[in-house]
Amino acid sequence: MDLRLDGLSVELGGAPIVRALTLDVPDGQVVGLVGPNGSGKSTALRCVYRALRPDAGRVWVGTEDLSSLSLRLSAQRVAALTQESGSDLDFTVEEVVALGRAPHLRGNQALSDRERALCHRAMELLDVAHLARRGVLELSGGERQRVLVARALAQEPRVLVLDEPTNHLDVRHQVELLSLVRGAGITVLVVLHDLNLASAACDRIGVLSEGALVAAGTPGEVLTPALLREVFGIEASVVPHPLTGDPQVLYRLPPRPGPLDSVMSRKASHDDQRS
Ligand SMILES: Nc1ncnc2c1ncn2[C@@H]1O[C@H](COP(=O)(O)OP(=O)(O)OP(=O)(O)O)[C@@H](O)[C@H]1O
Repeated sequence: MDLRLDGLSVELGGAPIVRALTLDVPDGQVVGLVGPNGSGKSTALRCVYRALRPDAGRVWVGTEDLSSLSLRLSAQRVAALTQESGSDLDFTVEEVVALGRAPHLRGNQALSDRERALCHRAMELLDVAHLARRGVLELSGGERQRVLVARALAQEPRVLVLDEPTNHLDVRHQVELLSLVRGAGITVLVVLHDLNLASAACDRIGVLSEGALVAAGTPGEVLTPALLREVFGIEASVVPHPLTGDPQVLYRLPPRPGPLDSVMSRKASHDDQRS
């Protein structure tokens, strides 16, 4: 097992946010973490990239307990793309990608030729090489997101942790990013909201609800209408993708509620009745 979340529990503001979460990511596999807003996905990931110390439990990378490693060694093992990553970096694209090498360098050591080539390759893979000299703050949200993934790949981590990496990306770049991640041979734990992308990209999926793991397995085992109803509170059909067989979720909206003003007046009279 390459990455193991081993009984992680986190309390924040006196409330349990992650409850005894155990989840394995086998070597070279992509495991998705899905769940409703506020179910604790980002909090669990923060424990993996050591932005947060769990109240109980451990994170293992191979046979190493991450908390026993220096932050520098941890950063050689685990690269993360987070919701907060790089939002305030006043650097050029190539400088940001080169920062991925920081955990491997000492002091002001310059990049070797191999490292420079590696950074360039990462920029090419993420389709940002043409932006190398641009400042990251002047990029679009999606371009910046791709730069940050290039930085994470340049880090040559054993484990890659991604928190909603497809945020801001157009569909082409969503598909490209996930196929790249899947083909990179790295062990990946990824939070995704798009269940169909999760189904296509992940070997296994874990489902969090109110901080607890309520299901884990292959996409076919996990993505069922019953689970979607129970965990997400939605009615949906699940059908096999016509070409790949991956389960795909077809959402059904409830019947049209009517014009907005009638919805608002119905809500007002409902509120009146309750008060
Ligand atoms: N510092 C904090 N203090 C108190 N509560 C917090 C803190 N940080 C997060 N929370 C709460 O923990 C819960 C889980 O948050 P988290 O960001 O892990 O959820 P998530 O599943 O990633 O949600 P989303 O899908 O909306 O990104 C939320 O209810 C959030 O309000």
